[in-house]
Amino acid sequence: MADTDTIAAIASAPGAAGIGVVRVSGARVPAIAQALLGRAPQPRHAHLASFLDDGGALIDRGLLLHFPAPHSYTGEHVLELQGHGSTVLLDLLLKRVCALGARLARPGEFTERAFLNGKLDLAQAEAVADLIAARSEAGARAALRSLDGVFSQRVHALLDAMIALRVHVEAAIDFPEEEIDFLADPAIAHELDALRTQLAALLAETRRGVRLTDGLKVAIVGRPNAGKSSLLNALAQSERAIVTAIAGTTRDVLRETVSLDGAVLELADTAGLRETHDEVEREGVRRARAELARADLVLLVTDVAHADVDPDLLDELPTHVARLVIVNKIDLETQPPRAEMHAGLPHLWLSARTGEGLDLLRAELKTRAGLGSGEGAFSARRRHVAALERVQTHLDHAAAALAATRAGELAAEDLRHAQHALGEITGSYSSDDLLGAIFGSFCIGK
Ligand SMILES: Nc1nc2c(ncn2[C@@H]2O[C@H](COP(=O)(O)OP(=O)(O)OP(=O)(O)O)[C@@H](O)[C@H]2O)c(=O)[nH]1
Ligand SMILES: [K+]
Ligand SMILES: [Mg+2]
Repeated sequence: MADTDTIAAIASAPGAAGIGVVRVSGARVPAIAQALLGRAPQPRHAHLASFLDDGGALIDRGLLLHFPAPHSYTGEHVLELQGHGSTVLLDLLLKRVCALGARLARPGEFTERAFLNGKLDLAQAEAVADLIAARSEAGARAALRSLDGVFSQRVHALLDAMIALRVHVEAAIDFPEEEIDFLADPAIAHELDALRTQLAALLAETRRGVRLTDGLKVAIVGRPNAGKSSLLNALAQSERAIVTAIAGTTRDVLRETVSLDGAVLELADTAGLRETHDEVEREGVRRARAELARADLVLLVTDVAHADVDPDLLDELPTHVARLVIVNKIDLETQPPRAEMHAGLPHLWLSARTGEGLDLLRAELKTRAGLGSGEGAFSARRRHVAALERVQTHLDHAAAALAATRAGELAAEDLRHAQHALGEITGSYSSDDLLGAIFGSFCIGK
C-alpha cells in the first residue's frame, strides 16, 4: 500500500439531516482517533465520543468508528465520525480533523484510493458513482451488480480467452518454421471465432447496461409539422414544447427526461428536417442532424397522410442507432393503432393528439431502455462500450489477417491492441488523465 497523506471529507449529503458523517482515511487515522476519543478505539466498534474543538469546547457528541487497514473501504485506516446532520457542526468537526493532521479530500478520492489499493477495479469504482446517482430502481440494481463485479468478471473471462489465443499465435511466430502449419490450424480460427461471438454478446449487454445507467437517448426527428413536439409532450405528459400549425416551430433541441415505470428516457425534440433559407431554422436543422449521432434510438415521425421516411435520413444514421418509424395523426384517417414491419423497419401507428397507440410506444420504449432485460443486467458506461468497440475492430482485423494471408505478425499485433483496450475497462491499463476524469466526476466524500 502506498504511503499517502490523510484525507477527510463530509461524506453525507449537504443540508440539515438526522445524522451526518465525516470520513477520514490515511496513516494518521489512529492518532486522530486517539485524540478525539481520548484513548485508542477498538477496531470496528461504535464508541460514543464527545468531539471537542482545538480549545476544548464541545462541538458535538456522536459515534466514532475505526476500520483499521487493510480491512476498510479504501484499504487504509478509515475513521467514521457520526454526528448530528448539521452543516455547521460537520464543518467544525471537519476543521478539527484537519487540525489533527488530515487535509480535505478531492472528489472521489476515497474510491480512487480503494482502486489504487486493489479493493475495487475501475469498472467497480465507476459503479459506485453510478449507484449513488441511479435514477431508477432498475438502474440501482444494475449498478450494484457491477459493483459486485458481475461486469468485471465478464471482461476477465474474455481477457482469459484472449490471452490463451495470443499465446498460440505468438508461439507460431516464435517458431517461424512451423508458422504456416500452425496458423493454418483450424483450432486457432475457431478460438478467434468463439472470442468474437463472446465479445458481441458482451457488447450487446454492455450497451443495455449504459441505457440502464444513463437512460435511453431518444431523438425525435422528421419533417416539419409531423407532430414531433406533440409526441414529446404526450410522452412527458406536459406541455413542454411549443406546438403550432406553423411548419418550422421548433428550432433549438429541446431535452426532457421522462421516467416510464423506472425506465429513464432522455428525449430530444428537434427542428423539422427540410431545406430552408431561414438562417435560424437552418441552424435548427443542423442541430437536429447532430442529435442523430448521439442517440440510441431515433423516432422517425411521419404524418399518416404522407407516411414516407426520407431514405437519405436513414443512410445518415450511424449503424448502432436503432430506428422506429412513428406514423402519427391516425385520428385524421380513423386508422387503428398498431405495430407492423414495413420495408425492414418497425412502424407504429398512433396519435399524439388523442393518445391512441401511445401505450404501444411506451411499452416499446421501456423494453429498449433495458427494462425487463432479465435478472443479470449490469450497469456500464459509454467509455466501456467504446473500449469494447475497439476490441471488436482489432479482432475483426486479426481474423482478416489470419484468413487472407495467415499474417501471424499482424494478427498478433491486433490481439495485443485488443487486450490493451479490454484492460482499460477494469483499469489494468489506465492513464492519469483517465483516472482524473473518472474520479473527478464523483461527489466529495466518496
Ligand atoms: N390531428 C392531429 N394533429 C396533430 C397530431 N399531432 C400533432 N398534430 C398537429 O400537427 C401540427 C404540428 O404539430 P407539432 O407537434 O408542432 O409538429 P412538429 O413536428 O413539432 O413541427 P415543427 O417543430 O414545426 O417541425 C399541430 O397543429 C398539431 O396540433 C395528431 O396526432 N393528430
Ligand atoms: K409545427
Ligand atoms: Mg416541433
